[in-house]
Amino acid sequence: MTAAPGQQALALDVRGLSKRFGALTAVDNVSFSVRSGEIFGLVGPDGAGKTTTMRMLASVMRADAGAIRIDEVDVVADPERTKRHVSYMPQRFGLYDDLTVDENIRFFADLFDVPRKLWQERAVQLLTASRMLPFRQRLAGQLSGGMKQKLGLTCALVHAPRVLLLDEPTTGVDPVSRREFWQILYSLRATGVAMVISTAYLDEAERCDRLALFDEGSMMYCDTPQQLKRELPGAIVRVASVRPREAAAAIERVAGVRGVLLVGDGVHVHVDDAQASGAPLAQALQAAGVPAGPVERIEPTIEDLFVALLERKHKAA
Ligand SMILES: Nc1ncnc2c1ncn2[C@@H]1O[C@H](COP(=O)(O)OP(=O)(O)OP(=O)(O)O)[C@@H](O)[C@H]1O
Repeated sequence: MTAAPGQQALALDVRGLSKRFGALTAVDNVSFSVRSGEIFGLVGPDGAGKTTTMRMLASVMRADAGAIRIDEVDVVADPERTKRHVSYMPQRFGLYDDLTVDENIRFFADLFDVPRKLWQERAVQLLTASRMLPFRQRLAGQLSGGMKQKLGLTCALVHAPRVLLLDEPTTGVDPVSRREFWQILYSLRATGVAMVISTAYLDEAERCDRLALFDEGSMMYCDTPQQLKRELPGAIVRVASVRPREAAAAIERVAGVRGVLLVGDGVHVHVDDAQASGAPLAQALQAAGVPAGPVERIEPTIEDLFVALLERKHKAA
């Protein structure tokens, strides 16, 4: 799935980006670059600085320090030249509820002087991909949450940007619409669009070509999901249980356990050594009378990794 980012031209280059709000450093000396045809994910806890970074990239907020170049053009010095090539879909995209789907698309096309024939062609293509074609005459205010987001994406794409900035575009969207949304991102990737996407869903983080983990304004790690998983010290084991909270309480103090993450149907346990911890974990669960399946070693998920990396940072602080 992963494109080979090294072979594509640099679309976005960010160096030493910083932003303060009074005493708070919301974004602290962040640097990264994104190539054409690359999906670059921003993940991290609430308040980590993802939206502020995105706003600076979109030129809707001024950076206190740092440089942003899009297609070799300095965004800060020449925002007008880069505006046409960038599209920003904020968390609350400004659709007009009292306009139809088509009228919204037309509004955004007119903002960028896209010729009628061209935007209509693009609209059909994008609405087909998101299965929205039957709803062209529906008022935006009467669309479901997922449909609104897909319309927002269509509007953001109608002027064929080379760089697309998406701030949590699928939050609250149903799984089917999320999958369709990602299919559109993949087809954009194939046409060379560079994308920066922040997401609260770590399954979506796995789909990105590269990921940046933000915490307290800093970019702590940045790499492919596969490479990031190799950063995890120790191993992850999974224990299925219908009472995950009790399972977690029973095992969190077992020797060799670094952390426990609740998942829907049990717990993921971060341990020093998967083999050595099998028996003590099973004994602790049995002693506490918690029904549980066998202890199985699994590949870490991105969520396991981020929880472990953030824990390590906060313990070291
Ligand atoms: N306009 C502002 N004025 C003052 N503080 C702000 C402003 N915008 C953001 N902040 C603060 O900057 C920090 C980073 O916020 P930001 O919205 O960028 O984080 P985030 O990672 O996008 O989190 P979330 O997912 O909750 O939006 C937070 O502590 C936030 O309260």
